[in-house]
Amino acid sequence: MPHVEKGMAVGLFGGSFNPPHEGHALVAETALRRLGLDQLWWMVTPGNPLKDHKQLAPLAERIRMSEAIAPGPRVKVTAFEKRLGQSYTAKTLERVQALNRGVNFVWIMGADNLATFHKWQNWRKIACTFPIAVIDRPGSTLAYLSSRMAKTFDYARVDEEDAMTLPGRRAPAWTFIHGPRSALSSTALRTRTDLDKTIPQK
Ligand SMILES: Nc1ncnc2c1ncn2[C@@H]1O[C@H](COP(=O)(O)OP(=O)(O)OP(=O)(O)O)[C@@H](O)[C@H]1O
Ligand SMILES: O=C(O)c1ccc[n+]([C@@H]2O[C@H](COP(=O)([O-])O)[C@@H](O)[C@H]2O)c1
Repeated sequence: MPHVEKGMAVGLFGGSFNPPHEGHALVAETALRRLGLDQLWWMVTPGNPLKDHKQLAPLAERIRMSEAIAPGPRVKVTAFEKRLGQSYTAKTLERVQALNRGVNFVWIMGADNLATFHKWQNWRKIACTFPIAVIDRPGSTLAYLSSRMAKTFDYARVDEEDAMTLPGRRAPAWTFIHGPRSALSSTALRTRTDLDKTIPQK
């Protein structure tokens, strides 16, 4: 795990990053700025437990590409979940909390993940471990109205104007952050690469 000091505000941005893209960089920049973070851990997962891994590029390649795209020195690309030997977020957050007492962590995810969050292992526990910042994403802007997570933890929703206070809050606490958006997705990039391979080269 990257080095942190007590009292720091640190964002945890987990992802497949298969491949990473400018939409991810925009999420990282938005979170750093709007939450007033000292650091953001760009956590490359060994494999999302809910996703098919057939198309998943090797971890080393996803790390290398993430390092090339991660915006600025406050962003730390890491794959420590691999060393923990698992990829369930609830367990990862438990370890992060146990090893870094006094650090103010925030879990960061795109709005598409808010819609399916209730399918994650121990999702209620995740929401009660660290505050959560949900970053808007085209196609998922209204997820905060209908998702099970948003309904269950409606009482813990923090006004977006107070996003800066999120790292210092006790979980459960979450906010939905609007801002500049990117329509990029790894799926679209993979599809484009596959298409390129089928077009005969001159
Ligand atoms: N364009 C985007 N805008 C906002 N959040 C995003 C965007 N792209 C990815 N994210 C968020 O970044 C995190 C990592 O996403 P991931 O690596 O799965 O990329 P993806 O583009 O969603 O991939 P895929 O298309 O393969 O599902 C997730 O929390 C996801 O919600
Ligand atoms: O713990 C789970 O059950 C779980 C289910 C789905 C996704 N996650 C995590 O959520 C993060 C975002 O995943 P992804 O594939 O949308 O980039 C990544 O860190 C995954 O390991 C975790």
